[in-house]
Amino acid sequence: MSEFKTPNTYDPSLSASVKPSDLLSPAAAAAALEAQRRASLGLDEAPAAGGSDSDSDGAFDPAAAASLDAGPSKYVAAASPEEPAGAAGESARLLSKLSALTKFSKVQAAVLREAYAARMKEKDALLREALSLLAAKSPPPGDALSSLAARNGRIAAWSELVGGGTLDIGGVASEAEVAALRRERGELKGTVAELRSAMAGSKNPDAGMKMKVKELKKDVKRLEKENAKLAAGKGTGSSAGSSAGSSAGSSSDAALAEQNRKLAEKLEKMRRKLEKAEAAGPPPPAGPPPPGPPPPAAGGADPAALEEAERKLAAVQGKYDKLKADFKLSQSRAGKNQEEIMATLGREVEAVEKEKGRVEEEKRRAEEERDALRGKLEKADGEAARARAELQKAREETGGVGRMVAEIERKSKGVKEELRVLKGAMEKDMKKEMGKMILDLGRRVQGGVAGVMDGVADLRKNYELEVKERKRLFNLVQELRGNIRVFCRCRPPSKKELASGDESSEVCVTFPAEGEVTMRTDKGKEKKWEFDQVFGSDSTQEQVYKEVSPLVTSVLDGFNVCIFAYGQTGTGKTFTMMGPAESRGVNTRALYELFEMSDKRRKTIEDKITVSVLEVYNEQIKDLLADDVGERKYTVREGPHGNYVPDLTMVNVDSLDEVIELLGLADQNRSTAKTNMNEHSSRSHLILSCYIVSTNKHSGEVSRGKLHLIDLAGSERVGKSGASGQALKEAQNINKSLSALGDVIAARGANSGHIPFRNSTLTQLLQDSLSNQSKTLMFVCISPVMYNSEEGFCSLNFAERARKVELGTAKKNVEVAGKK
Ligand SMILES: Nc1ncnc2c1ncn2[C@@H]1O[C@H](COP(=O)(O)OP(=O)(O)OP(=O)(O)O)[C@@H](O)[C@H]1O
Repeated sequence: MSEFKTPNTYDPSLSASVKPSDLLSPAAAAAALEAQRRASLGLDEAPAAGGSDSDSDGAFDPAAAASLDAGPSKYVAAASPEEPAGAAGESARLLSKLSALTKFSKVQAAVLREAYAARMKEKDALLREALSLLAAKSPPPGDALSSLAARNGRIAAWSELVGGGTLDIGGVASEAEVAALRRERGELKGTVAELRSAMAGSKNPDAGMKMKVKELKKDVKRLEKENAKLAAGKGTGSSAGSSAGSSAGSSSDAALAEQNRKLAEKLEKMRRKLEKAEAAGPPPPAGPPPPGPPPPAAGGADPAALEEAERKLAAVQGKYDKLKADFKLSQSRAGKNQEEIMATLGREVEAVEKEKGRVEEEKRRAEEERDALRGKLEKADGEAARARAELQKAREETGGVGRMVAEIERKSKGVKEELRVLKGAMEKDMKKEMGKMILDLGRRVQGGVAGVMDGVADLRKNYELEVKERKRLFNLVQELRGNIRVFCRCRPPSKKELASGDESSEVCVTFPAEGEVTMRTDKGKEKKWEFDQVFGSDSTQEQVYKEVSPLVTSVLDGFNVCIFAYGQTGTGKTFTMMGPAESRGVNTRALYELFEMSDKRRKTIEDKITVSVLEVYNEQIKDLLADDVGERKYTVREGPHGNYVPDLTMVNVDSLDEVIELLGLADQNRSTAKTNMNEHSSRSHLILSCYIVSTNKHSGEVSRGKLHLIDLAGSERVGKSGASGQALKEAQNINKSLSALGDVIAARGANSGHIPFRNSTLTQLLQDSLSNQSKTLMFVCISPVMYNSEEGFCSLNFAERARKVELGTAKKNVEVAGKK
């Protein structure tokens, strides 16, 4: 007999000591694994190892699989509520889970190792049995055959499980592996069939053995079906397991558990069958061999069959080796998966740690903020408490103040009411008293005012009387002295001057007091003059004539009166003497008054009034009422009644209208020329003379009065007027006559023995008026503006000198009819 050698991996010493009852069934292994896992997670107590008989039907338990399938997240979700919340709790849970999984993996590996070792032992035992049978070349007894079949069934179950991917933790099992196992199983079947055939050939099987063989056949068929099912499921389950296994360790755990469970069930089933077969005892003693083919050669089985069995054994050994290698690979992949799970979990732990750190930092900040807020809150509480206290205090005070205010208001109301009553009473009394007082005061005031008014009236009356008296006395003195009276009149600024805005058109004349006038020049020279009358720019023709009137009316008493206007061109001489038609001057008013007075005394005195109008132009006399004006030459002669102009036209007039008519005629005949100073300026002296012979009808007294109204030519400076040629000659003659007038006045003022009347026609004509038998009034006319101030100064100085001339007391020219 050749020595039968097992493959290298086979160790008979190992499997010799192993009994089938020592084997840890897959169900027991799975149960133990689950129990350890649950215990490590603290879920519940581990179930009893090996499970119950009810599990032996091989049905799949979804609840058991789901409990493992849930994966790590389920463990987290199932964490105890006492576990710390938040990131710390999460971290703790993950660490706990990791630890549990680590433990579970170790347990799982240990269980698998045990199961694997048990399976190897069983396989060794089976092989030893098969070898001994083959070596004996005798048909095994019926129970041995049953045991062999049972063991073969267990191997087949293991093969199915392995081929179905039970150990395919990392998704390594494939269709090829399944096919290989299937082949192995088929081969084993072949071996069994051969053995059965050998046994049938050498012995006559009894009916019990036949039945067991039949049952084994049934088992084999059923297992084949299951195997086919698993093989079919493997195709899909493998790929699904591959993706699931690579993505998550939880699905691998569940599959492993499920496969373990199934394996355990099948192992258990096979074990029971084997035990049953063993308990049935050895087959009955063999009878006479049945007729049939000759039995094998004496001393053992057919060598060919032995050879065949050895070949099959080698094949099985090969399958065994491959299965072992696959198992190692599965273990390795399971370890790799475990590493991946660990790495993933490590990363998760790291991330969770980071998150934990961040959350802790946030928590720290939050706590700081919370502390700060708490501090603020406490502070605010303190402030609120203080505020409440203050408020309370304020309320109390306010209450006190409020009461005080209310009291004050109440008292105030009372006082107000009292005041109102008092005020009403007072007002009533005051009204009464005031009424009385006002009445009394009114009466007193009225009396006072009346008294004052009376006083004022008296004063004014007295003043006026005083003024009149003073004037009368002054006039009396003047008359006695025979002084030339001087009235000053200032014209208003012309429209042109007003519009100029020029400094030269500035008004330079003032009237500080009655009879006073001041003037200043553009060189800063200023002087005040005093005259008998001063008429300002706003004076009227009436006001002026009113002062002249007494002088005029004296003519009717037989006095010689001479009124002449002197002044620069354009200062208002003609305006004052003649005046425009709407505002008659002295001439017209004087004649009007003379006619009026004459008319009034007509019953007693018969007045004969004649007028003449002449002009002195270039020292020549022109009779302005003559028919041949300018053709005749007139001279001044001395007559019994003073100087006169022979052949001068004398016109008797009875009314003012006749006089006005004559003046119109004279005006037409008057020589005029335009100058730069005044385009209407008269270039000659105009003399309107009025002769009045008054005869008293009762007494026969005859008086001869003579009135000369003279509008002198302008006294402008030649250079300033810009005159030349004829105008220059006019100016020179005008100046000559005025100079002569000045000389006469100066001589009279100086009481000179010689009065130069003959120096000019003008002075010759005025000799009567400038002698002691005449009353003489001089109007000095001035311009108000600065431009004419130099001429104004000259005129005013000239008038000032004239005013000092004492002509002596005027005498009436009176004679009684028939007497001289
Ligand atoms: N008191 C016054 N009120 C209003 N206008 C006046 C007055 N005096 C003079 N005028 C006006 O001034 C202008 C010059 O006056 P007026 O002709 O009388 O001057 P004059 O001295 O006579 O001049 P001349 O020497 O050239 O004859 C006139 O237009 C006149 O109407």
